[in-house]
Amino acid sequence: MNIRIGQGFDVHAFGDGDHVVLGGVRIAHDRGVLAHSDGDVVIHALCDAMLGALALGDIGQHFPPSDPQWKGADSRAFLRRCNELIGERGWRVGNADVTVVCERPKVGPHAPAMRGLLAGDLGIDIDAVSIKATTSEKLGFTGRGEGIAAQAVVLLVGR
Ligand SMILES: Nc1ccn([C@@H]2O[C@H](COP(=O)(O)O)[C@@H](O)[C@H]2O)c(=O)n1
Ligand SMILES: C[C@@]1(CO)OP(=O)(O)OP(=O)(O)OC[C@H]1O
Repeated sequence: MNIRIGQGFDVHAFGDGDHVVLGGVRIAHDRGVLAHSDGDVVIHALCDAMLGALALGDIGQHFPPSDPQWKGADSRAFLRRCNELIGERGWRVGNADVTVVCERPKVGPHAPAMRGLLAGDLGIDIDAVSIKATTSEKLGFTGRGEGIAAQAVVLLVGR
């Protein structure tokens, strides 16, 4: 069996707003995120992991922040396109594992919905998509509540 591994990491600063989007799920919050798109760090990290597994560059190269068509974009469109890119090359996601780092909002209650949306966009079973979360124990930029981070690992399987 042919396999490839990829990892991704993304950060967005918190700014004014009343919600964040994580894994395609809109979560009410007392802050928003500063971003060109919807600022979904879960999907951005996942896309970078998928692209990285095949050495296809990174999300900013495929969906440049200088391109007005991505302003306010729903990041699920990036995920579906990345899935097409790997599919065209004969690969599919075997499984994905994402960790979100922030003090707030609480991610755990939303993880099942995120897993369902992401699995649907990737065309894989929900059991192949993991969403975890941790605080950084009030340390660093995430600990001070200045921003939110996510890291992702994916295994790609050759068709
Ligand atoms: N934004 C977050 C952060 C954490 N969780 C959940 O809480 C557990 C404990 O977090 P620690 O950083 O204190 O280890 C963690 O394992 C997550 O289940 C969360 O849902 N959202
Ligand atoms: C997603 C893109 C889209 O233009 O912009 P941002 O929403 O700012 O997010 P980032 O994680 O910086 O990734 C770069 C871009 O591809």
